[in-house]
Order: sequence, then C-alpha cells, then structure tokens
Amino acid sequence: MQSSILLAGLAVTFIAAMTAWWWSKGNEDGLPPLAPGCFPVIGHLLALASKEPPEKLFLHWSKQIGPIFTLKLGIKRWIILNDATSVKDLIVSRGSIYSSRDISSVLVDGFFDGGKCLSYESGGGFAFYPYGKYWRFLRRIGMYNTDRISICPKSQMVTLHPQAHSGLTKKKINDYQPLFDQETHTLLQSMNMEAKDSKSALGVPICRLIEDYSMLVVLKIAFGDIMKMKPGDKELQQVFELTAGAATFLGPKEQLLEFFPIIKWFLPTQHSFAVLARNKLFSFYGPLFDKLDKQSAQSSDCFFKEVIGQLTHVQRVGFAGVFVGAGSETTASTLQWLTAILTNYPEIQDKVFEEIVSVVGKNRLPAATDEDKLVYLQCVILETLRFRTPTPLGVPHATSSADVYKNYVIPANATVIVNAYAIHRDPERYTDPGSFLPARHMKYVTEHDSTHFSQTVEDRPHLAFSTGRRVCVGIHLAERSLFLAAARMLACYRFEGKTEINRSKDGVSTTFAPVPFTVRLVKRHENVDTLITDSLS
Ligand code: HEM
Repeated sequence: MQSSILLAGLAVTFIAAMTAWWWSKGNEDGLPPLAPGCFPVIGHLLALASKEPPEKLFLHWSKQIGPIFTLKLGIKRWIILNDATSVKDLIVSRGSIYSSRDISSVLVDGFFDGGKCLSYESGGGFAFYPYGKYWRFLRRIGMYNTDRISICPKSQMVTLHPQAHSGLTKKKINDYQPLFDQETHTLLQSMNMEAKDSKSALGVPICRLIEDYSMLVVLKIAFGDIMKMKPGDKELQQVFELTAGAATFLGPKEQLLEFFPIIKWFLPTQHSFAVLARNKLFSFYGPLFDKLDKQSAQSSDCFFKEVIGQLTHVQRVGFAGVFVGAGSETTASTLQWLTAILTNYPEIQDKVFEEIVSVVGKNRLPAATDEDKLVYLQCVILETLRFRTPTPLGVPHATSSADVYKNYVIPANATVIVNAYAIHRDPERYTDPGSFLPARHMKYVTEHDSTHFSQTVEDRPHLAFSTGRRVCVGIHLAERSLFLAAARMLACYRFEGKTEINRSKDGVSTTFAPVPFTVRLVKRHENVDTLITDSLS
C-alpha cells in the first residue's frame, strides 16, 4: 500500500515537473542572461542550495554575467538587479510596472483567507499587496492623516486632500518623543541592571534588550498608553513569534515553494501554518483594538487612534501586523549590527563618544534636536545600514505587466529582487566597500537638505530602505528610533568584547541579524547612573 502511494506520488511529481519544464521552455527568449548552474526541470534550485548566502552568490554571479540576470525556478522567473542603474531605471523610473508583489499561494489561501483579505474592505496587510488601489489606499494611511483622505465607495478612487500632512514624516515623529524617552530610559535601565548582575565573563545579553526596545517603540507608537507591556513580558515574546512567523511569508525563501505548485500537496503543513499565523494575529491584536475603541477618549495619542474610524476590524488587524512586523525586527537587527560592529572598532566608538561630549556634555542625554550636530554618529548609523544591511535582498517585487529593458524581455508576474548587498559592495559607489568606514558619508550628512526626502538612488547613501513606490514607509520613524537608541547607549557605555560580525543563519527570511552575542558594558563616566535615573524627569 505504502509503495503504491509512493509510486503514485513520484508519477504525479514527474508529470508536474515535466509540465513545468515544458511550460517554462517557451518563455525563455529574450530574458536577461541565465545565472550559472541551471538544469532542466529544476532550474537553479541546486545552485541556490549553496552554503553561501544568496545575496553574496548573486553578487558573485553578477561579476561573471552582468548586473541583471535571470533565475529559473520551476514555473517562476526571478530577475535579479545587482546595480544602481537598473534599480533606478526599473524600480524608480518604471515604478508602475515594477512595484507589485508576487505573494505565495500559501499566503493567499491560508493567511489571507482564500484571497478575501486582499481586498480593500477586508484586508490591511498592505506590505503583501499587489500594486493597485487597495495597496495605495492603505499605504497612504501610513503616510498621511486619514482625515485628509477619502475613498469613493462606488469607484473606490482615493482622494488625497491638498491640506494632507504626512503621518510618518519627521514632523509627525516629533509627536512621539515622550514614547521614545520612555523606551530609551527603559533600555538604559535594563542595560544598567544587567551590567550590575552579570559580573561573570558572559556579559550583557544586549541583543535581547535591543529587541525589547525596538518592539516596544513600535507597539507604543501604534497603541499608545493602552499598551502596557514591559521587557521580559510573556506577551511580548508572543508578538516576536507572530512577527517572525509573518515575515517568513514575505521572503524569497517562501517563494521557493512556488517553484512547483505540486510541492504544496506534499507540504500541507505550510497551509496550516499560515492559517495559524492568521488566527494568532487576530487573537493578539483584536482585544487591543477593542480596548482602544472603549478607551479612545481617555487614551494617549497614537497611530491607530487617528485611523481608527476609517478602517474595518480586519483592516485594522492586518495593518497592525504589518506596522509592528515591518518596524520591529528591522530596527532591532540594525542596532544589533551597530553594537556588534562597534565592539570591533573601539576607536570609532570613542570618536562617537567624544562627539557626544563636545555637543551634549555629560550632564544630559542626547536629544532628537542634537541629531544635526552629531554628524559622525549619523555617519556610523548610515555605514551600519550599508555594511550590514538588515534586509540585503529587500522584499521581492513583482512585475504587473511585461516590459523590455536594454533589449531584454522582462515577463509579467516575474519576481524582481533588488540586491542591495551587491549595490553596497560596488567599488564605483563606495571606495574600499568591504571596510567599515563611517566618514565616507560625511559629505552626504553635512550637505544634504534634511528637510527634503529624496527618492533618487543617486542621492541615497544606501538602499537599506529600498527605493521607488514601495520604499519603506517607516524611514523617519526608523531613523529617529535608531538615532536616539544609539546616541543614548553610546553616551553612557562603551561596548567591549570582540564580536563576530557574521549574520545569523536562522534569521527570518527577509531580515538578518548578527549571531546572538553578549557585550561587556563599561560606564563612560561617573554621571551615568544619574543620567539614566533622571532621563525621564
Ligand atoms: C532599520 C529599519 C528598517 C529597515 C531597514 C526597513 C527596510 C524596509 C524594506 C527594505 C522594505 C521593502 C521595500 C520594497 O518593497 O522595496 C520595507 C517596507 C516596509 N516598511 Fe520598512 N524598514 C525599517 C523600519 C520600518 C519601520 C519602523 C516601519 C513602520 C513602523 C516600517 C514599515 C514598512 C512597511 C509598512 C513596508 C511595506 C511597504 C509597502 O509594501 O508598500 N519599516 N522596509
């Protein structure tokens, strides 16, 4: 009995594989060059199984066959962009074609309830959405105050009123300053306590403290003071798990399952996993929104209080999942990389501290208003995002229609991946790209107009936030959160202990953090305890 099931399985797999191969053959003409290691039927599957992280492998291939190439994966075509020119020409200049998402069918069936939750009325997780009006409407809620946006119920056309002001711009982020003060205070207090407790050589578990900080910042900006969680709470752990689970659906790895649709018959667990992730999302965020509804009048200002009347329950939950998911893991891994890197460059750390002392002194902590003057620290943060980009392959885009670029045919529904890692290693853009050299960004930091947000690839010191129409909506929030945490930690402590700056293998599939590490924390001066205690007063 078992052997006949196995035989039937093999036969079905063989037929499906041959069909996929036959189907794929007809598509080949005019595509950008094929990456090395393509075999009939399986395409580049084996080549991708290399031990080398894909972003490095892609950079290696781009040196052999040029900056744009194709990967064949069963019925899927992946177009990999490894240089700034193609990113500018396609992702930015032809944004209406290159800004969609090819979300996996596991996600559509399981997570989005058979696709029902991808519509305007009943969805909210717009980071997953294909390009179009539903995505545009929900994204604008992230960018603008909703009382300035209206949607026509009949045509579903979105109108942005002229007085609209951005919801996640630098100006708006200033309103959240008390939250940043509270959370950086909690972070410094935890560091202080751990430093006292961990007299052993093991040091302070800085990665966990940073994760708690990054998660609490986005949760509190989203929900204000109804969010009562503290570092170490069980519920906080739950949100991390939720976030990590949902993030895997967006990464390139998840799309491997789409190579051969047949694989899903043999992997029904993926579907159950997606349904479970959806249920967990609703049981976590649902009660929070109920509470916000009931206490709206008395609760503090927060992101969802402003948009509450505009969205259905399902939209709100989906939106919260995206907001918290996209904003926590990425910020945490950037701060973890920064810490890991600085343990290896004590002279850079000392230079940052000296800058802080000369601008801020030792009697208070750095504030948001000091940012413009702390130029070297800004360079260190920018260089961290270039040198160890937390999302080296960004989030895969997809084409909405076929296109022709430099005589190559780019098919409709192709997955398009921006290899930020390769662009960040381009010696034409960055001298000695393999070295951590913060000063390379000094010209950008001192000369660019910080009130103007440029979308162009040339103007950007790095592409860690991507570019084009799907550029990260949380840039300003992320930059403020990174600046305040880094400035305040470095004003109080020196990080010691040489840490590996290699990425962890088991990071979620879009975001990569360093291998977890501990540090020794050495207080910078005698006022540190008072600074931390007084930082909320
Ligand atoms: C260091 C921190 C961060 C990094 C490196 C980062 C990076 C990225 C990247 C690479 C993308 C994909 C863009 C694309 O598809 O081309 C993205 C999208 C997104 N990010 Fe961020 N991000 C960060 C922080 C945040 C924060 C704090 C928030 C908000 C709370 C946020 C919200 C989003 C959302 C909602 C999207 C989806 C945009 C869309 O699909 O239209 N991110 N981010």
